[in-house]
Amino acid sequence: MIQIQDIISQRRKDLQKTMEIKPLKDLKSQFEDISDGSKGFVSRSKNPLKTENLKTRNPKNAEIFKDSITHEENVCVICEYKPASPSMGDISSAPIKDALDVFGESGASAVSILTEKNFFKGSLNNLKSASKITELPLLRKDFVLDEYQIYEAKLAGASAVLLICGVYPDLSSGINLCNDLGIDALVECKNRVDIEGALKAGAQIIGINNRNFEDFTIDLKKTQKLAGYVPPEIVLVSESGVKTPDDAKLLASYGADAILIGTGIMGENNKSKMFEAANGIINVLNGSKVERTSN
Ligand SMILES: O=C(O)c1ccccc1NCC(=O)[C@H](O)[C@H](O)COP(=O)(O)O
Repeated sequence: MIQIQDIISQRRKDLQKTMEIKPLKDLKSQFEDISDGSKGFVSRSKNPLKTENLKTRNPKNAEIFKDSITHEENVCVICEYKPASPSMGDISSAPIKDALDVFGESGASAVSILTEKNFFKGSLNNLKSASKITELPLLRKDFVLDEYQIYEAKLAGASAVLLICGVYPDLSSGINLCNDLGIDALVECKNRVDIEGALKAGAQIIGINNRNFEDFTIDLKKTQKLAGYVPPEIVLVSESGVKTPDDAKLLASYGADAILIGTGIMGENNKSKMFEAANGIINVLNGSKVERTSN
């Protein structure tokens, strides 16, 4: 079985190669070159940055992902473009345009784009393409190990980036950088200690992954166990393992604000079945929001 540490080591090697070809200082100056002050860009930083891409995509970048997955009555859905995974192997050969059509038409609130190439068959190019095709806010989903990947995400058109507790080396500085760049951080936690650390580091969006990274098994009750540690003003995203509308309803009943779904939609073998799967889940979540009870 593939081990999570092997995935992360491989990711580190790939990142080192990328950084040798284009060092961090080049990415930073790419930002500076295209930044002309604050016109058309709202950042939480004193030194706002923007890209042409983002300027046309959305003038107000700060918290657009967070806002898009927060609704008073409905639990929102983040659909993931997921060609393959370590636990399933190949999942889908659907072109990104087809998947984005389905996600948009079925009422997704945001889209997650996997950018890891060896185990998920993802790419940064998919993220760049998606940012030109859809208006939905985009999450860069990857094993983010360095600030380099946060800059990359922003330049590629992402509105949010995944930071995994215990994988990103310094959560606090990662979240601060996200704030400076006007990008949201979805901070993924596996237990109570992770959640407490993430909150201390300033996380505004907490993800609970129902997939165990040791053996890749799914336990939707993980969201139930941990939801009460996420304060009501923080956005809670329950990730992984949703296959049916009933699974989604269960996660909603535990107090999730949003649900992230990959295989349950991408595993369908044509566009209309993908639509049925996505739409069925999204419809059942209308009016399903419940108040989270604190532990
Ligand atoms: O999906 C995997 O097999 C996997 C294995 C090891 C680490 C991460 C993994 N997936 C990343 C994700 O978090 C999921 O792609 C995402 O939550 C969607 O999950 P699903 O709906 O179960 O496809």
